[in-house]
Amino acid sequence: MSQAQIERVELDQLTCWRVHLGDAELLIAQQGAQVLHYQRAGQPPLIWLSEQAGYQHGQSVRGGVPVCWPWFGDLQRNPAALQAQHGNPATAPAHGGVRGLDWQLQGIDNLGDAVELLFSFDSRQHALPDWPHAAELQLRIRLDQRLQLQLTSRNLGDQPLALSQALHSYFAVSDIRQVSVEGLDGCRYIETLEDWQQRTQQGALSFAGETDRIYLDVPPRVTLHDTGWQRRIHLEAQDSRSAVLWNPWIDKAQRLSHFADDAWQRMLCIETANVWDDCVELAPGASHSLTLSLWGEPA
Ligand SMILES: O=P(O)(O)OC[C@H]1O[C@H](O)[C@H](O)[C@@H](O)[C@@H]1O
Repeated sequence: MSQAQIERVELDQLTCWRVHLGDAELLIAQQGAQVLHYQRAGQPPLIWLSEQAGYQHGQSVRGGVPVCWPWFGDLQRNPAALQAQHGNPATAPAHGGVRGLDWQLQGIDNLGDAVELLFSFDSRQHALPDWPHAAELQLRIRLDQRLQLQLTSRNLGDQPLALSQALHSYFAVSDIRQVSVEGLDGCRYIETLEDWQQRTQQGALSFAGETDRIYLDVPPRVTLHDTGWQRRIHLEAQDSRSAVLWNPWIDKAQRLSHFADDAWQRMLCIETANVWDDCVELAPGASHSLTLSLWGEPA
């Protein structure tokens, strides 16, 4: 395989990196270290990017793989230890804020049959409002036959640090009504749309309405089976035992920013996470890495 080709491109206000390696194309925004696009020749995209996406400073791009950190979702739904670290949980932005901030590009390693990009965010250099803690976050993005994302948090303070987080992947699907998610059978889940009740998944998960669930005790491999495109996308995770499954369906789609009214049909979020009773607690000096590897195959 020839070496990767890497070019810097500007999309409206955002600096991005476009990578070609073999039959793969990857696009990453430096803001938020957000993967925006991932596709292999001859296949539909694996990752969905909204056709109405905006590329503006301070705003997460709709689609791709936003990084949610140092908390996931509404801080007030997070464990007390996370809320206690924040000066004003009621005003805390959803998903923690680093998705809309500029990260540093630490380096690009062109390894021949693989390419790696390393991005970092340091809260000592870029303080998060009402979150007075010293921590470093890195996202290592490796492209080879698969796409691998490794999110590493390091506690640089002198007190324990509690975190929740997710790689909020938006997958591209032929039609949400023609897909199912395998690997969740028997898992506990929190049904956030029914008073956050705890339930148990029976069989594969398919979709017939708005879905917003936190799955727990998730096994290392989960598979998105798309009968419309005759494709399986495998997600293999390390050091994550929770996942958020989300599709807004018809009504919520109309309230979302940068999201076409009918786009719910073409996407599904499977968010590889550390949330709920799977949050991370870091002793001073300690670090934690969540790793997600994904690839498609004909099905
Ligand atoms: O609109 P955003 O802040 O990007 O959040 C998008 C979605 O993220 C997660 O999947 C949550 O579980 C959803 O409740 C939320 O609507």
